[in-house]
Amino acid sequence: METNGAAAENISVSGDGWWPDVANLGRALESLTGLVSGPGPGDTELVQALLAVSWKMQVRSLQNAVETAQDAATRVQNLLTPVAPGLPPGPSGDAALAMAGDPLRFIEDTTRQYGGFAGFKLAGENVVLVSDPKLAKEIMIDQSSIFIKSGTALFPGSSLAGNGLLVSDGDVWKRQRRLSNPAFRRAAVDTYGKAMVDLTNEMLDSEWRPPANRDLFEDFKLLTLRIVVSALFGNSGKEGMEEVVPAITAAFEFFQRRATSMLIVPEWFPTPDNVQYTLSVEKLDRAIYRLINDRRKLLASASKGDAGTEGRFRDLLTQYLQVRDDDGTAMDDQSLRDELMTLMIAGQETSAILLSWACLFLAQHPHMQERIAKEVDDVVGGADVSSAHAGKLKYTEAVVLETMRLTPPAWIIGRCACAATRLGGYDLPAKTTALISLYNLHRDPKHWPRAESFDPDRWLPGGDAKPPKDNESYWPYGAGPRVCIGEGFAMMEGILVLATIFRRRKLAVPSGGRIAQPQPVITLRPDGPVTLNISSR
Ligand code: HEM
Repeated sequence: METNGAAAENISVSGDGWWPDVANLGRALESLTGLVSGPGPGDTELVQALLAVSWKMQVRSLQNAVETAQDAATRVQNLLTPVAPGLPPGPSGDAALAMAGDPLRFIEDTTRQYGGFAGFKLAGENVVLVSDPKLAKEIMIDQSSIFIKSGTALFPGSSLAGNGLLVSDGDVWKRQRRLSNPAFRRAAVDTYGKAMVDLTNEMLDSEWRPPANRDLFEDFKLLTLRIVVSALFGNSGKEGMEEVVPAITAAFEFFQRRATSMLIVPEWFPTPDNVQYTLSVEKLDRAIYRLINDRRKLLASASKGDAGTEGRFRDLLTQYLQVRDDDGTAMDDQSLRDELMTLMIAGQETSAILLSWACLFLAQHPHMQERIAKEVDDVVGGADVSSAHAGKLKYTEAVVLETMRLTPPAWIIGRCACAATRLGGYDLPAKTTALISLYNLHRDPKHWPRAESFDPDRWLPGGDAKPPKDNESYWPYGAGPRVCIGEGFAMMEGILVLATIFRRRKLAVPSGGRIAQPQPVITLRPDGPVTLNISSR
């Protein structure tokens, strides 16, 4: 029979997320059962009972039970958890409960008290919290072969993303990255600019027809999904959009519920939610495999002499189908599927969050909206906004950069040391997790004058921020070999979408409206609707 600790551990690792509130629940239950009932009932029964209870009761009531045990559990853990040798100084005890309660506050308090390199236990794991720019760089670049993704599993839902770029490591990752890079070169990204502008204009002419009050986060989730689907599949994506968009939206919603829920039921367990999710993924898989097969046939007929067919497709799918490894092998269907799915996931939510925060900042600073509109007039004149203009829309770009400084969509980057290593003067044991807090780094007054102010001008010539490429306190897209492959795509999208919006619309916070605050789950998303009033320019 397992120990109570192992049973609780089962709960905490049975989902494939890393997020500490899940682990927190396992730990708290462990402490709770240990405190309340000593050795207690058989552990298998304990796990079954907890799972059964969790479906029937609201998760919230379970959370209440955990919170009741919180103080006692923390006290006991503080006494029992040894400080790991080799870690820099940091909060004592296990930080799981504090981290689950209010992660931003915990990391801010920890950094304030212990500086840019702090060590602690998190759900039993050794963790270092890093917001020192040099150490962040060392982890992401100089020691990138030691600090890997495996073990941190930043992304829940491997069944959706498979073994795609975002989560793979080692040779699998190396090959996929090599094969993916060409599709994200500048020239390739330029070809997606038209869809970015056209789809934004479609939104402005329909849901955003003034006067209207809209939840921008919801609208941007759909817009960025349509943009990435169009970049991946071109026109056939448009045809398949009806099938792909609702299925992936359902899968995303599932993960959203998971990321904000206290208890993760394993995906294989047939809860109504899990069944619905599985059906969505199956539907999505069918649609993606059909798009792959159809395109393969078309490309084959092109190579047999149907001149012109090949040239019609300039989307990511075609690039992936045509790319060959050094030994001449192409991507197999499973890798292709995983990569396409990964790009849909990685490219959608982060961009939707960026656009939502940018519009919220701008709604609070109307004169900045005017500056964007004027810049677009000056640069674009009467023409359509296009990728050719993106590099010249410097103020709009500064708004994007400043938004990602204050509210980085990827607010924390996780790595796990695959071997013992030396960092910042400490000998970290193998399996230490490093959490690089971009949120802290980007707001540190040591590196940023007026750190808490939204001030795009700091990025313009004469401003006090170094350009992003030379700025070691600014890593919204990460750095080193695992740097975001979609950085160019995301910058182009952010600039073109904002330029298209503010050329035609004004945004304002409705009177008495609530301003959404950052909610740190896997990404730094708004904690509620981003409702803004839309009027004509
Ligand atoms: C504002 C938008 C975006 C932000 C802030 C962002 C941020 C990031 C960050 C910080 C990483 C590195 C994670 C780590 O080191 O653990 C990353 C990786 C990645 N991003 Fe993005 N991203 C954005 C948009 C996109 C888009 C549009 C795509 C694709 C269309 C994309 C695809 C990826 C992929 C595939 C990876 C994994 C790369 C690898 O490990 O080789 N991202 N992103």
